[in-house]
Amino acid sequence: MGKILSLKGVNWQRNGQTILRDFNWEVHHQEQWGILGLNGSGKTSLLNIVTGYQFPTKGEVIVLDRSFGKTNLLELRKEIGFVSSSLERFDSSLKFETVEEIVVSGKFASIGLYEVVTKAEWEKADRLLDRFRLTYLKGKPYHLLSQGEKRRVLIARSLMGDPKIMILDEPCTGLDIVSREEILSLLKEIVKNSYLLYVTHHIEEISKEITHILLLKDGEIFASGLKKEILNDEILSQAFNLSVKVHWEEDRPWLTVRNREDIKMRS
Ligand SMILES: Nc1ncnc2c1ncn2[C@@H]1O[C@H](COP(=O)(O)OP(=O)(O)OP(=O)(O)O)[C@@H](O)[C@H]1O
Repeated sequence: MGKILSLKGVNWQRNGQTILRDFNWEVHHQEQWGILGLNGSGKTSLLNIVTGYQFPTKGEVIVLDRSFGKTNLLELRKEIGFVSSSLERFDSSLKFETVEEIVVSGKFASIGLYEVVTKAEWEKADRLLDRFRLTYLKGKPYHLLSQGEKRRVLIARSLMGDPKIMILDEPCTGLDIVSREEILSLLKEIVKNSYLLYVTHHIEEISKEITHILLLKDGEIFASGLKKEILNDEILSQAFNLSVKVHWEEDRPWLTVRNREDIKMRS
């Protein structure tokens, strides 16, 4: 396979406002990307373009070697796993589904289970539960799980279809430190078979599996490249309009704010 992902000259406008401006970005083999940027910088809009839910006003999008406009997006989407905390809006309709039913439903891209499941599919769901240390939850109704458990189940679910690209959109939002670390520990498993796009506001979630960073600011790519070259004091301070310092510990970045006066100026 050639390109995992390629955006050339991509612009996206809505109601006369340019939301994404001149995006040029390529994802190659062996690369796992973290996507960072302040609220409103364009992260969700970018994911909507990449998954074909929005069409760029201008420019070219290629995903998994397939050019948008010339490919069947429904087929392509089967190769993209997507987990976002917003998926939890389905919670209220999932009163009775068990954990394993939720996981196996990932095969059919449905949230409930409406199709006949083969023995091989149940076995695969079991293997995923095992890989993500969720077997202890088998038989339990999904709606009774903790937020952290739900996220892990949704990630396992999205791997039922063996996606080539896995998008995690702020998967740790609202989780405590233990649940967050549990989610991060799954990345090692995910990158074995999928290319990861990991969206977050929190630098410390950029774990060692992530090799590259795309940093957005005001609807533009502010910086992109190798993680160690992008995550430094100067680039992040400029991107956030806030004086920050990056500390590396155990090959993982952490951020402190240097000048609280900057925060006062912003509020
Ligand atoms: N469908 C739309 N119509 C009009 N404006 C939109 C639309 N979608 C997004 N926007 C605007 O585009 C900008 C970027 O929004 P987007 O949701 O992509 O940012 P984000 O980086 O994901 O933000 P957050 O971190 O808060 O989720 C915002 O100003 C938003 O109001």
